[in-house]
Amino acid sequence: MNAAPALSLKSVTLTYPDGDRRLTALDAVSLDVAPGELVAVAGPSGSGKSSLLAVAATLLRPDEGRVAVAGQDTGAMSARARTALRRERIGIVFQQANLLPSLTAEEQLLAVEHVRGGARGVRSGVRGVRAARARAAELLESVGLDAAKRRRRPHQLSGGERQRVNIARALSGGPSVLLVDEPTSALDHERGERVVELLAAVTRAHGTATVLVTHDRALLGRADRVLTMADGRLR
Ligand SMILES: Nc1ncnc2c1ncn2[C@@H]1O[C@H](COP(=O)(O)OP(=O)(O)OP(=O)(O)O)[C@@H](O)[C@H]1O
Repeated sequence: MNAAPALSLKSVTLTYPDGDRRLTALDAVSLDVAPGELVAVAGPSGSGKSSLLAVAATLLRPDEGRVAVAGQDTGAMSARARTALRRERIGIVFQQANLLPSLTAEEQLLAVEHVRGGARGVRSGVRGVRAARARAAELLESVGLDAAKRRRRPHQLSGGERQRVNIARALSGGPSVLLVDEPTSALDHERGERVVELLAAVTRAHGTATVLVTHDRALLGRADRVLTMADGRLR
C-alpha cells in the first residue's frame, strides 16, 4: 500500500458484558484502508461485522488496541474531539436509509450540512445556503438522482434511490472514511449490485477509505480487497 492509511485499526479487541463474563466480539483485529480503497468484510451473522464498524466509527471504544482516523489516534482524544472527528471525517451508511420523512432528497443533505456548519460556528447566509444547495444537487446527481427526484420525499423514492440519498448524505461532509453496513439488505439482488457499484465509484471519485460490511458474498466483486470475519477475527 502506497498512500498512508486513512483508517487504521491495530490489534483491536472489543468485549461486551455477557452475564458475569465478557463476550469477545473483536479479537485482535488489524486493518489498514488507504484513500480510494474499497474493502469488503464478509462473514456470518454474529461474527463481529457491526462491532468492527462501530469501533472504526469511534462510536465504541475498544478494550485494547488502537484506532486512527485520517492519521489521528482516537484513543487519546476527549469525547468532544472524537465527536468532531466523526462529524468531519467519517461518513456512515446504515442498513436502513433513516431519512427524515418530511424532507426532500436535497433537504436531507442540507439538514446535515446545517448541523455540521452550526457545530463549526459557521453562519449560513444567503450565499452559504445557495452554495450548500449547489453542492447537494451535485452530490445527488453524482449518485444518479436527477433534478425531479432530488425534490421528492423518501416515500416517493424506491428503496435503491433512498439508499443513494443515504450514500450522498454520508459523503456530504467530504469524509476521509466511509463506513457502510449491509446497504443492500432491503434491496433485490440487481439493485443491491448497483448500489455496490456506486460505492466502488464514489470511493474512487471521493478518495474515501471505504469499508463495506455484508453477509452477501455475491456482492463482493467490486471490492479491492475482500476480508472474512469469523468469531471476531478478520482474515
Ligand atoms: N451490545 C451488545 N451487548 C452484548 N453482546 C453484543 C452486543 N452487540 C453485539 N453483541 C454480540 O457480539 C457478537 C458480534 O456481534 P455483531 O453485531 O458485531 O455481529 P455481526 O457480524 O454484525 O452480525 P449481523 O450480521 O447479524 O448483524 C455477537 O455474538 C453478538 O451477540
